Amino acid sequence: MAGLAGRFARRWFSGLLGSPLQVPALGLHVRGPAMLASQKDFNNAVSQVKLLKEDPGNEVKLKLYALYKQEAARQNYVDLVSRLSASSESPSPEAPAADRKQPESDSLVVTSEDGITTIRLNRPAKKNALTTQMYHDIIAALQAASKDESAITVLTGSGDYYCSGNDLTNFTHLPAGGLEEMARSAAALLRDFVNCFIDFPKPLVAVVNGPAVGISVTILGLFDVVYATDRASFHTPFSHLGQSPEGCSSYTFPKIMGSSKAAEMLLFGKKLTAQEACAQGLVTEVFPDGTFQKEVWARLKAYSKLPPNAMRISKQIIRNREKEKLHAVNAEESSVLRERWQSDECMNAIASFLSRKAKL
Ligand SMILES: CCCCC/C=C/CC(=O)SCCNC(=O)CCNC(=O)[C@H](O)C(C)(C)COP(=O)(O)OP(=O)(O)OC[C@H]1O[C@@H](n2cnc3c(N)ncnc32)[C@H](O)[C@@H]1OP(=O)(O)O
Repeated sequence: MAGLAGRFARRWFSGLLGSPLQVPALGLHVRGPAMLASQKDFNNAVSQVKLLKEDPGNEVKLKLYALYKQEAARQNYVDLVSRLSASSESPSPEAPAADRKQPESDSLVVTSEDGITTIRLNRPAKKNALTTQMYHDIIAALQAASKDESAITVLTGSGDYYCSGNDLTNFTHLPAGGLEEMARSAAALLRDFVNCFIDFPKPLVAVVNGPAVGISVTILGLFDVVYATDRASFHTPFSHLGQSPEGCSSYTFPKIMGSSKAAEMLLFGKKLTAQEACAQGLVTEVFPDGTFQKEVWARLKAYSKLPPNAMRISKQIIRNREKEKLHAVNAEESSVLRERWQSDECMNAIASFLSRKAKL
């Protein structure tokens, strides 16, 4: 058993931290408890960690990753400052770097126009992966949209992706209560997040502008209409990640596409093209990428002029009898995931992605 644990620890750490060549050449001091440690000390620690015979446990591994990321963040900071210095030899005093408009300052942008409230995921450099803050912000945006003047609410993404699902680095932000506490609070947040979609009272439309992964796919079963570009794909790689379905997909997907097609997606992670997703009823209509935005928004603007109360009431009639069931499914999925997030299967998959060795 100890041998197995040792092999596991070595594989995990070499996956996480890579060979010494992959460790960022920081030329900086390590932060936190090792404030005075040099780059050499850091490299030594990296080597030592790979020689550990015992698996130190998932919680310690996540802490190590988080500390490692802080070093990477410092390097990014240094790189950015040196790029800024190179591009502007003497920055003007009126425009200090911190005050300049950042192209990606907001991860979520909410606008209301022409009777449509649009919630736009706006982290294109990270394929619109959902940070913990974004879950909270989406909940707040949906709550506000349910009460505003608009007739229709739209969720879409900036850039080439719709959304790459949960930001896998969320798992590295361990609270004082450790992994167990992290899993507990993530499950509670997930439940609140999905509940907002279940209860949303107005027509809810997904404008899927590119590939969609994970939770951004599963919640589509809770939307009223899903329009997709022909560049979109739909991927739920839960088994690959040691996880299990959420967003009520364990109930909505079999209902929408039949149990065996749902199983291919949710158990085996089969990725669907936009056309396949449309044929299976997950997507309402597919548009050529070149005319996607123009066609979809023209259509939505026309729909938004329909009597809003009639649309609300029709949605209620269609959805209300399912609500109780959906809430129960959401509660069960969240509680199963709470356990999954503490499993070795899940930790290994996340470590693998974070060490840049695994992508979908
Ligand atoms: C409250 C908690 C609720 C939790 C609910 C649970 C939900 C479950 C899920 O959503 S499971 C799905 C999780 N998502 C993934 O596994 C996707 C992981 N990402 C990838 O496999 C790839 O990034 C890709 C296929 C989406 C895109 O590949 P591509 O080669 O085109 O681009 P890059 O990999 O270079 O990505 C650009 C940068 O974006 C970062 N990134 C992308 N997705 C994520 C993500 N999900 N989490 C964290 N980071 C992500 C990627 O690391 C690159 O960053 P870098 O430029 O700093 O290297």
